[in-house]
Amino acid sequence: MSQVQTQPIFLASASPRRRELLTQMGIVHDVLHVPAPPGEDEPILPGEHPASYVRRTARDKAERAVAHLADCGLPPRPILTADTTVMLGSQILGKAHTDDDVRDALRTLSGKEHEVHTAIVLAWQNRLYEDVSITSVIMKSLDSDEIEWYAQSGEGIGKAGAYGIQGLASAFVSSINGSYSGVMGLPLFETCRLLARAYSASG
Ligand SMILES: Cc1cn([C@H]2C[C@H](O)[C@@H](COP(=O)(O)OP(=O)(O)OP(=O)(O)O)O2)c(=O)[nH]c1=O
Repeated sequence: MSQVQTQPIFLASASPRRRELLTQMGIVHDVLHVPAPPGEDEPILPGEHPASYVRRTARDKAERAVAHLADCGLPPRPILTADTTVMLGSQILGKAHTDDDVRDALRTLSGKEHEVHTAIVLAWQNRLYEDVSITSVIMKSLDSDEIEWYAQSGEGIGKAGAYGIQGLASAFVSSINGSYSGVMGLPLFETCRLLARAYSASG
């Protein structure tokens, strides 16, 4: 990445996976901590299509991060945000907050193919550069012991769709078609392409 990166970027994310993935690609960055907005976490708007939801949420995060940077009086830098959403047909499976959420989500995903959408946004010089990675994931049929074992591991909490492909749930995923890093939360190919696009547009 160093061939296109001209300055450290800000990653406006609380996700440790996103930090790890950026570091893995050698993208020099600092984490920007943006206070969460009041109210429900990442609400779905009435009638909003799942594929639009993930883009809008990533864009909202970017807009809040830009405003926060300005409020802090820090000099501008490119800011990267992302949102990962698991979709089963037209149903959005949100983040799991409790062990019961994990059990419910795994029962829903068991034996089926679903999609993981990760939208990324780079805010730079009054523009938002955007992309989305879509990956199909097939999960094997899970029995109640497997669901219980996973729920009790605690790994599904805080994750879209209530599982992390990078951990114990790798034993449940029989195949993916798309981007592994996208499922984890930050599609690396698309992120590098977005940075290159933003830098070339800004000269
Ligand atoms: C499907 C899947 C999701 N996830 C995670 C990635 C994201 O962190 C999380 C989805 O929540 P997001 O709302 O995308 O991100 P976040 O709230 O964790 O972080 P922030 O908004 O501050 O950037 O689910 C995995 O780690 N592995 C997986 O296999």
